[in-house]
Amino acid sequence: MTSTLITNIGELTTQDPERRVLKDAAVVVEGDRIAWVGPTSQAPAADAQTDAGGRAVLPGWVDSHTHMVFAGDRSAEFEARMAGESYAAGGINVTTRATREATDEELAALLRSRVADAVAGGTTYLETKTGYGLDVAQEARHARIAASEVDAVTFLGAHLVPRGADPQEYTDLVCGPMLEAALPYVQWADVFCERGAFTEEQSRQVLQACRDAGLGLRVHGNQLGEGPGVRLAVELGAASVDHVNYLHDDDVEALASTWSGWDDSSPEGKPGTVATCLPACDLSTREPLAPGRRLLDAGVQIALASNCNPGTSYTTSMNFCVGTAVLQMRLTLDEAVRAATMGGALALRVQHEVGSVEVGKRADLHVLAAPAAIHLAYRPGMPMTHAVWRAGRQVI
Ligand SMILES: N=CN[C@@H](CCC(=O)O)C(=O)O
Ligand SMILES: [Zn+2]
Repeated sequence: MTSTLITNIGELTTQDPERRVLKDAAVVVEGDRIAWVGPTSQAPAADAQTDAGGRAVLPGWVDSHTHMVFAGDRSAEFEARMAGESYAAGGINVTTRATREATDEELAALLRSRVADAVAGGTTYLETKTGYGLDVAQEARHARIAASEVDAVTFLGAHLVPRGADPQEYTDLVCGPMLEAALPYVQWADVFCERGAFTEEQSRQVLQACRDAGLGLRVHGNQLGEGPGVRLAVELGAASVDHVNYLHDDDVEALASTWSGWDDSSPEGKPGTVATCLPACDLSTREPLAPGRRLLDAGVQIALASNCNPGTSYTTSMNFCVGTAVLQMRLTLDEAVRAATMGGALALRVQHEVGSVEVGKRADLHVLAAPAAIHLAYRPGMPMTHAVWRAGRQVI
């Protein structure tokens, strides 16, 4: 197995609880794994060597929430929103129509180019969802296409009741034939539990059926108003509840209670329900930014994700999400970077595989075009990704 020594790292954010940030550091990559981490002065020899030039290095971003299997354009809807319209779930129908018309090859090419954009911005582990198919054949097709391009796939047949369908009949379809058809391609299930989408009862029915089929659970909840999403996610032991813009104190307490036995400094044991904040979406929908500060202060583990989709967040830029979290959500740089790496890994239950630069983990590295990670917020919008290593290979 070939090894490469990366030396002269000005600032290395490891996320290893023992030594979170190292100055003048080095990393050895062997095959697809991290083999050694420490000071440059003590670095071992390797087959090859590369100089990071004093730049900052982070774990690759873990983007735990995207909807990237889609065709079509909703820029007019966005423009109307910027002129004062509010976001409504019904826009999903527009994308569903366009996506159903795209061939397998077209959809796969669109997805591949979005994944390539994400990787070019430092993302090395990616989740994506179905949810623009909304019938049995289309949901299975989107799941199959997604499975060949991303690391984790979520079944979101319960994204919207398609126009003209009876809500209960559609929910039964999601829990039966649609789930069965998508199952070979997915690890996760999700439901849009919100006014205009699925009620608490329908959401519970979907999540229970998916759990019985062996899928891990996540929930879109509390995006457009307070509601049952967070409660349901906690009740059913979901790995994450995403959006979380409108939270009652009881919701924050319920989320915190899922983390009460979990020790951040020795992150073993079963993680609780991660609250995933989606700042690019909040800006695009003009919703209040998710209360990341309040959640962290209460002891909740949070993730930051792009929520790349054509309706509410047409970006894969995790650099932008992290910068915004620092500038607007009052997270420290360290907290924001952690949420976009370990936070995402916890939300996808891959915290032992990715999300930090530690010996034995997948060698996913993001070399910034800056000497320190704070430049992500200090110089917002500037091109900050210098190089990316994914599973031990330099891909950018
Ligand atoms: N909120 C639900 N689903 C997506 C938006 C889908 C759309 O409008 O196309 C989201 O996460 O924001
Ligand atoms: Zn979403």
